[in-house]
Amino acid sequence: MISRIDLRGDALPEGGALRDLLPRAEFDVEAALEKVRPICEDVRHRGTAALIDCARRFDGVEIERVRVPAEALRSALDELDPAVRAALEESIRRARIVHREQRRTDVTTKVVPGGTVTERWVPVERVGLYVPGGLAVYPSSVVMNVVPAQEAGVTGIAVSSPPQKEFGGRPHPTILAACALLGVDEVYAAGGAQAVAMFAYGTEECLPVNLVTGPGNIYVASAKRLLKGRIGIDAEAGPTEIAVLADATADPEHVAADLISQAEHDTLAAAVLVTDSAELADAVDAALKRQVAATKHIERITEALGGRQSATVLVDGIGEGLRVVDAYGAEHLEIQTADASAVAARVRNAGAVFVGPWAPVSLGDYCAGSNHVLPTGGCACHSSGLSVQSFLRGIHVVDYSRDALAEVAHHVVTLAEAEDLPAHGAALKARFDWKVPQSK
Ligand SMILES: NC(=O)c1ccc[n+]([C@@H]2O[C@H](COP(=O)([O-])OP(=O)(O)OC[C@H]3O[C@@H](n4cnc5c(N)ncnc54)[C@H](O)[C@@H]3O)[C@@H](O)[C@H]2O)c1
Ligand SMILES: N[C@H](CO)Cc1c[nH]c[nH+]1
Ligand SMILES: [Zn+2]
Repeated sequence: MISRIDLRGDALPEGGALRDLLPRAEFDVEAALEKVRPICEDVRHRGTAALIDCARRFDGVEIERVRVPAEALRSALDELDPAVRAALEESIRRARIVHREQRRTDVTTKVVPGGTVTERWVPVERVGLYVPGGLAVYPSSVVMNVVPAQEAGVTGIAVSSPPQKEFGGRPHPTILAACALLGVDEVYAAGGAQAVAMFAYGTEECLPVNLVTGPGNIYVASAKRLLKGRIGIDAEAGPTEIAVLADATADPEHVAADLISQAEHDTLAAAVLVTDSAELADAVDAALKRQVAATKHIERITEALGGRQSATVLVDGIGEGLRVVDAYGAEHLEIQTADASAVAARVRNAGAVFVGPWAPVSLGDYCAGSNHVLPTGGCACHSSGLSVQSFLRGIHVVDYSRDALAEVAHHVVTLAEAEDLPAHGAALKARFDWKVPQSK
């Protein structure tokens, strides 16, 4: 069901060479670019008409308008199952506690007497939040997108999620209800790459945004990569990944359940076990066979676990295991070892780390308070999960007096001349009768 890569015996290679030995999907964000480019161009030129065609082609539904009316949001909330509402409210409450604390405060640094630099944190004006809704529906992703945006102080929040055939071409009612619960009233029925293009270029119904965040399948992640620059993005938060670093003390039933839980998302989802215990690997294989047979989405999970992106990696020890998981840079990394906290503290690359037997990824997906929108495809080596910070820009405000400028002017002129950019120096000289003030 899940293949094995045996890295025991020899010394592990460095950096990129080690990464090349590890599992990764065959159809990746780069490969999907050629598929999403024409979709995005179509939306750019034909706006709503292109979105209506995409809904027919990719979601199998006829829609007349893309914007969801306010009344549909209100009635979705009125009709929401009370148990789901209570769970969403708890998820929101915990996410708020964590994200509120992330808000940075402005910092003013006195560089010299009369010279200060302030880093002022300003929220992005208008954001487009993507909420997946293809193979599964994700009201939890409404929470994970909207809460940090609101805590950052963003005022223009728009949400988009695929139109659902069973619900008259609107996003799933639980998604609409979650939006209403959070006070979001601008919601669109568009999915995949076309939704990212709608946010980037704008249409007759939707004004363009400055930043697009949120998780999605390979087409969503690829469109974010394609349109980055025109819009800001959070990270490439594509098909889900779980890596588990485990030793012989781990419970194979827990490890198998957690691997399956994330393989459930997508046939392209990745599940990777890294262990120094061949006995644990065998026991997890047996548990996988049993548990997969009893779960609902057997076909999707079997394809994900059997794909090139998933594997069990055998290593000589937990030190080597740490090198492997760092080279892999998983979206989610569980540490199921003796002294899990100490091992977790040594991890360098992961979207989120889950420590010990009582912190499964599913907890983080819904109710830990952490964010579940996390970098995939190795992007955890350079990008972070969604946070309040994702929605803020730091603006440097430079404030110098005449004396403070005079004191440093000769250095500025020297550097400008060294760079063969004398007009830069002249901009200072102009303020001092075209002379370079002498330092005191
Ligand atoms: N990394 C994260 O933070 C994170 C979090 C949650 C979910 N996810 C991932 O989000 C994804 C959700 O995927 P999903 O499919 O259920 O929903 P989705 O909303 O991401 O994708 C559905 C859309 O994909 C488009 N699409 C489908 N097939 C296409 C094709 N052949 N060509 C072009 N476009 C096509 C359709 O427009 C459809 O509306 C999963 O991969 C899951 O693992 C990631
Ligand atoms: N594991 C997904 C990626 O972090 C998030 C999610 C939402 N619902 C269930 N799971
Ligand atoms: Zn999940």
